[in-house]
Amino acid sequence: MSGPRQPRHFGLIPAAGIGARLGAGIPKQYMPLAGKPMLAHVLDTFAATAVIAHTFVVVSADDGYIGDLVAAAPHWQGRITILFHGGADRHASVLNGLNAIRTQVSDDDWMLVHDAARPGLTSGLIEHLIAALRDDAVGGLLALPVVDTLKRSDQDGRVAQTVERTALWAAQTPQMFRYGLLLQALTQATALTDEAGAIEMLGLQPCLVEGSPRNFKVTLPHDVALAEMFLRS
Ligand SMILES: Nc1ccn([C@@H]2O[C@H](COP(=O)(O)OP(=O)(O)OP(=O)(O)O)[C@@H](O)[C@H]2O)c(=O)n1
Ligand SMILES: C[C@](O)(CO)[C@H](O)COP(=O)(O)O
Repeated sequence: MSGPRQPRHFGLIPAAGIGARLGAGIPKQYMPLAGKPMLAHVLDTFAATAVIAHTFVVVSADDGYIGDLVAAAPHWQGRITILFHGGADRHASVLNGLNAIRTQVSDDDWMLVHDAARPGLTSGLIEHLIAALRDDAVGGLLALPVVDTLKRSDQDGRVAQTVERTALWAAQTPQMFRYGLLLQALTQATALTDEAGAIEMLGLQPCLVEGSPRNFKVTLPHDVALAEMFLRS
């Protein structure tokens, strides 16, 4: 007799942004880094991570780039599904993606939501997050403890205050929550900058799991050289 069904783990990659802050001339998730597009690094990692049952990628409805990436990646066959359901912001793209896969996942399956803009993620970090949250009642996220002294500026660009850094963390992704809880949270929440914020609005406390500096988000022009350094290491 088989035991209770084990929850599966799915990737959900919001990749429908335009990379305005980077100003690369193309959506930043498609800019080449260390020999292949930024998004291809992320999808190669998820496709190669055996514990991930399948990965869904949310791109904009008029995305004209993803086809070339898929054509160049036969190893994604059966591991990656593209969803042309990008929304006006990250929150909408993730929510649209969750709604689009409703018939393919169960409420107690885990969703690992990861930015296409964090190409330095490794299979080891994914496995570390899953192991840390295996029996967690809420879920959680990769994050880094803040080590710099933090200042809040005034309107003149001068220090208004020093922000106490004790117990402060910088959120990364993946952010990992059960499908049913995450769908409920994102449906009810106003647009937030991360999934954990929507879970917190339900009165729950996501678990913080230490990530890695290599898993930083490529956002500004100076991030490109740093990302290439990590990706070539
Ligand atoms: N409407 C949007 C906006 C963002 N994202 C995704 O959310 C992730 C993190 O967002 P961010 O780093 O802000 O990417 P962009 O929105 O593209 O960057 P910018 O704000 O500079 O335009 C990225 O993988 C991006 O593609 C998305 O799927 N849908
Ligand atoms: C989700 C996130 O990467 C956690 O730090 C961040 O909130 C995304 O912010 P963005 O402005 O959408 O890049």
